[in-house]
Amino acid sequence: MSPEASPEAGTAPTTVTVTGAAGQIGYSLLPRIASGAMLGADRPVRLRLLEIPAAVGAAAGVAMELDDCAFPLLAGIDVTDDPATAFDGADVALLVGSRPRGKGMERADLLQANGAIFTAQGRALAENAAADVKVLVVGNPANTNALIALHNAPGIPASRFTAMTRLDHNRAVAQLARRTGVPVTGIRGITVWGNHSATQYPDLTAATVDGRPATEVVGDPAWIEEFFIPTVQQRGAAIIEARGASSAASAASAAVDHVRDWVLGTPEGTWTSMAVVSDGSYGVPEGLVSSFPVTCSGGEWRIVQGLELDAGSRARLDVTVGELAAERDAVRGMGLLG
Ligand SMILES: NC(=O)C1=CN([C@@H]2O[C@H](COP(=O)(O)OP(=O)(O)OC[C@H]3O[C@@H](n4cnc5c(N)ncnc54)[C@H](O)[C@@H]3O)[C@@H](O)[C@H]2O)C=CC1
Ligand SMILES: O=C([O-])CC(=O)C(=O)O
Repeated sequence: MSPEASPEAGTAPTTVTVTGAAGQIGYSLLPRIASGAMLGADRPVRLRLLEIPAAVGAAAGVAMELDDCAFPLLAGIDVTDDPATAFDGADVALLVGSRPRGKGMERADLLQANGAIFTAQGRALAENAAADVKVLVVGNPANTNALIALHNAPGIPASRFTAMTRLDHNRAVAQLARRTGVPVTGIRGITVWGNHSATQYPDLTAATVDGRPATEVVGDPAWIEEFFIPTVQQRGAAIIEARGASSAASAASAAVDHVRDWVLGTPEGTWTSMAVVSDGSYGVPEGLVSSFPVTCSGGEWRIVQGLELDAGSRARLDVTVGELAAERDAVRGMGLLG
């Protein structure tokens, strides 16, 4: 399928900053962005790649390969280890680079190590990015890294910071399509709620399969409870087990989907899942970066209102939101929320 044309086609290049550009996701993501898959087939792109000093050489190698693709839409590439340079004029920032959990590292150590990265990047975004920058945090723990970045980016509205649960959403769509034997285009109304972690709640309550309620088409509540939900929750771990490395091509594809929908709009008659700053909807405490059902138009996202949450869904949502609140309290205790 060829990418859609952007409504603002033919204007100045959009500046897209990608951090962690020499990593696995970066390698799958950058050619997709440069080909027009993310922002539209007529939208020129200027790429700014940020890496740590030890990986700048590898990022420069990726830039050489992007040159060698001769992408018609690629207006230029800069490679740097300086966040101020990387975020200069950024219209879209994909924060992929983060510190992986090392041997013997506790969750608190991981939050602390990533806190240092995302406080600095939040500040650099505030000082250098375009006024209406759109930020997608992919690097884990994605929701809490986004929370840290937005708290350290004075002047940028919190609504401009999002975290990625689109991979979880796409995994849920694919599982339901496979079970029901319809193409993925026949699946609508899935929501992933909460944290991008094993506590997330992939919710089929409002989903439809070719216009019919998914729960009726599936006709087997045990499949949903005992197979669908844990499979989606544990899919990241299953990929690591099978591949010996974490999801990269599918994560890159989800990042492209997330930004494309945010910039160009979600399709009519459905929604997607994005982790955004809560306004208190569905009882999620205000200020947490939680995944919700979201529609986008005109470059703005909106949380879908009025969905029913039965007791089972409420309990699952409370668990994942409780984890987000605990992560927030931990990073607040470390002084990372400004
Ligand atoms: N939200 C989601 O759905 C998903 C998130 N992830 C997360 O995405 C992140 C990246 O994954 P991979 O590309 O596979 O990892 P990777 O380890 O292959 O690459 C990460 C890159 O980030 C760079 N980096 C580290 N600190 C940096 C900094 N301060 N500034 C710029 N670059 C920095 C590293 O040098 C490395 O090249 C991981 O945190 C992973 O857990 C992965 C899959 C899905
Ligand atoms: O589980 C991981 O480390 C990578 C990840 O976020 C995912 O695949 O969803």
